[in-house]
Amino acid sequence: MINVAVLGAAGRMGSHVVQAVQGAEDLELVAALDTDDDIAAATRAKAHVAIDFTVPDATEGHVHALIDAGIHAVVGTTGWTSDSLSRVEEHLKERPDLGVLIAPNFAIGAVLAMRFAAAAAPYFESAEVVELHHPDKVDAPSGTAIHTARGIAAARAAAGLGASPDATSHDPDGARGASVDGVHVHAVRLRGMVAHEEVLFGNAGEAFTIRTDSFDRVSFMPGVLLGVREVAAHPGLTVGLDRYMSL
Ligand SMILES: NC(=O)C1=CN([C@@H]2O[C@H](COP(=O)(O)OP(=O)(O)OC[C@H]3O[C@@H](n4cnc5c(N)ncnc54)[C@H](OP(=O)(O)O)[C@@H]3O)[C@@H](O)[C@H]2O)C=CC1
Ligand SMILES: O=C(O)C1=N[C@H](C(=O)O)C[C@H](O)C1
Repeated sequence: MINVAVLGAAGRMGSHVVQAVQGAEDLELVAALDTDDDIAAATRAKAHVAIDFTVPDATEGHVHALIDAGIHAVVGTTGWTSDSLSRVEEHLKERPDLGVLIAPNFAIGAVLAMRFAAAAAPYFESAEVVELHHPDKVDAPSGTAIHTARGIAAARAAAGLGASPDATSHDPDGARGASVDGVHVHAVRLRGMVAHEEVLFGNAGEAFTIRTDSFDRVSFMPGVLLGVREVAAHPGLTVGLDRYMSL
């Protein structure tokens, strides 16, 4: 039996995660914590693994506290930078027995979309990312879109491709979106949406589109449970659920 604590348990994702853990025969929910709770409650409850779906400002602090407490971490919260990831990697050297999984997206379609986008990237002159989310989301662009764009940029660089062609010289209102490692990313916030992404590729005379849609937060739950079951077998820092899958 794996003892599980959920951080952000009252949130949109956290409340689904609580139900998913309660419904899994091999997992025991030992703590459901939210804003005003002390993370030390996870230690007192003898949690083996903690799942974090909180806010970008709090998640790194949670991971460091969990490492200090000897608890494996499965993190879905966004806002991670290369600096914050490096700090976690460094901290984990003190606890080589612990695993931390930080996954920008736990939905199988999104995990595949990120991998397929990186695979397609060397073969197209142009690439852009459009993400669409519910209007209550606090961060933009989405963590998934940032990870997707970075994967595309790395694959393009490895293939010796330069920037996508773009003659724009007048864009006073930022209509071309954010640039993530040189890849343009556009964020839509629309009532009715949950979590969606399109990756657009273009060559002369053709286009290739990868699209993933999470219509319901239940779509993230199999990936979260996979992370909880596997994290102890993957010591160190892992970024992306694909690293736990045979892809
Ligand atoms: N990786 C993935 O597959 C997915 C990732 N996400 C990401 O997960 C995160 C949460 O999303 P979502 O559930 O929609 O957001 P919500 O705002 O619905 O949930 C966040 C919860 O965390 C609580 N919280 C805030 N600060 C703390 C803290 N310091 N300690 C404990 N709890 C805290 C909030 O409480 P309060 O409201 O009182 O502040 C709230 O209950 C976001 O970063 C989002 O991008 C979302 C979906 C899928
Ligand atoms: O806030 C959300 O809802 C989501 N956040 C994650 C992200 O920023 O990529 C994952 C998914 O897109 C849903």
